[in-house]
Amino acid sequence: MELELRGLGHDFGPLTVLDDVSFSVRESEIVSVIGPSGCGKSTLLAIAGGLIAPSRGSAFTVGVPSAASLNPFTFVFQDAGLLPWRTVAGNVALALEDRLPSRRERAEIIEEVLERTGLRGFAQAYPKQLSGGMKQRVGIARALAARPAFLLMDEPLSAVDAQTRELLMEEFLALWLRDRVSILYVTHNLDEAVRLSDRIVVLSRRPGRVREIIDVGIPQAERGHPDVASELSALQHDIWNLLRSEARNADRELLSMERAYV
Ligand SMILES: Nc1ncnc2c1ncn2[C@@H]1O[C@H](COP(=O)(O)OP(=O)(O)OP(=O)(O)O)[C@@H](O)[C@H]1O
Repeated sequence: MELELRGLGHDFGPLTVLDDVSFSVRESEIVSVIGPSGCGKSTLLAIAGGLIAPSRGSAFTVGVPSAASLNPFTFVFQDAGLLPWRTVAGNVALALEDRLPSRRERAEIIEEVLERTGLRGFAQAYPKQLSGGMKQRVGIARALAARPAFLLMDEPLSAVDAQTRELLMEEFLALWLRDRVSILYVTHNLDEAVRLSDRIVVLSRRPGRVREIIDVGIPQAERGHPDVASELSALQHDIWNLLRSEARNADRELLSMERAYV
């Protein structure tokens, strides 16, 4: 299944946040969206997942999700949003309860995703007993349980510390290399963008317009290899050069808006 975004524009009242954004996410591709604060990245994701209707243009899919998919568009947010009164297994079950009546099938899927996300020994733990990284693993396990055709991820690693982020990136790539689910991935973090993505969509400051679409061109399986590290950091540097002035102006704009409210 592919996702096509054509000429997307969006206004919140008088505020135009996106303007003429077009790109696609092809089958089994990871596409990151990066851009200055407030340029409309989360709004774009919400439009892609059908949560918000765009003011202009369209977002549509080409092809049909696999019959096994219980929720073709599944979101993963910065905060895993776990229910504190449910165990890890109970939280993953949430993705299945309305969609899969068979208790036995649900138990099988839960066991499988917990195994794949390194959470097997934690099925009966409660969220308060878990670290931030483990909670985010549960969020990812819950998303995968629904066998999505598309994962829509909004800064999923931004709330964890640097070491955990590194580990989660490696684990996440290993999971993706097995499943190859299509992913639209919003991030502020250039390292995540170059390590994970097939392509990176760089947006301008608000209203977000496509400044450039960058093809990373190195297979994900090789991204952790020391030989490609310098190539990836050069790419990161190029993207930062594209973003620097936009980010500075966006920050000034946010600051002046904040002052106007004080
Ligand atoms: N429901 C809403 N109503 C009014 N304005 C909104 C709404 N949602 C977002 N905005 C505004 O639209 C702009 C874009 O927001 P959005 O969250 O999409 O940007 P972003 O690029 O994801 O931001 P950040 O990088 O800071 O997370 C911001 O100025 C925000 O304040």
